Amino acid sequence: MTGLRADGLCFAYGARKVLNNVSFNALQPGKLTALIGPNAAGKSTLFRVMAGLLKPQSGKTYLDETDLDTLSSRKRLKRICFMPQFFAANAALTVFDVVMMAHKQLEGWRVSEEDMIAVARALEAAGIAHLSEAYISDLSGGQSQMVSAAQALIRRSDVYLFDEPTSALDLRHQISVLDQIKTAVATRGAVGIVALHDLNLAARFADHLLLIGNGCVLAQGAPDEVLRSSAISKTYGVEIEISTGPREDLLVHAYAS
Ligand SMILES: Nc1ncnc2c1ncn2[C@@H]1O[C@H](COP(=O)(O)OP(=O)(O)OP(=O)(O)O)[C@@H](O)[C@H]1O
Repeated sequence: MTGLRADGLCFAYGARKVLNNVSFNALQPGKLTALIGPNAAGKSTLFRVMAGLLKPQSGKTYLDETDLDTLSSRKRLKRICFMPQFFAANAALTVFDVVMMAHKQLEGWRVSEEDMIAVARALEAAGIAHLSEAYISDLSGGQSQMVSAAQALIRRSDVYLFDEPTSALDLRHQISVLDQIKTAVATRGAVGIVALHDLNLAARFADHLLLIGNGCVLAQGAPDEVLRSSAISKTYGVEIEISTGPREDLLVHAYAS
């Protein structure tokens, strides 16, 4: 695979222009990109456009050399796995049921012994086996988010798009979910993009950063490069300083400017 790239994506909700000519170079298979940018920058909209849920007014997304708009919605759904920011959770279904539904989504509904084992393993790997029989309506916000991540990761796709998968999680679970995502992307040779507000998590887990502001790509590249660019402070409207932590990791310090 040569990766996922966007070329000139423009999208507006009615008269409200949200994506203004978004282009980025091929994001590599096996690597995790953090999509960063302030509130309302257009991150979720960009995900929905790439997942095929919104049709851009112009521009294209390519996976390898395939224009994603030429795929049937079923094929696109199979190749691109999108975990949205919000999760509807008022059905009378258990955690096991909804992860099974994600697993079988594109394969028909006959459930085999192997499917049962696959779901049990996915819940184990996500650290939520103890919630297997819980109703999704009874979960906390953080637990729902872990279930959502398990639903995405049980699927085998070429591209994984995670919209703020850690926004409701405590520190331990933020690290655990991002570790699972990074490992899945690397071992499956998939393209991974994760929208994050926490720049320290982005610096720690991402191989690549894509900064957007006002619907435009303002910087992209290695975390060190992007985090030290002047575009970061300008885009977020705060002063940002970068230092190196005790484990040689980048630490991001933000101050009101
Ligand atoms: N369905 C919609 N109809 C109209 N406007 C929308 C709709 N969804 C989003 N918008 C607008 O598009 C802009 C970008 O929203 P989007 O959710 O893509 O941003 P974001 O970068 O994901 O934000 P956040 O970090 O706050 O989640 C915002 O101004 C928002 O109000």
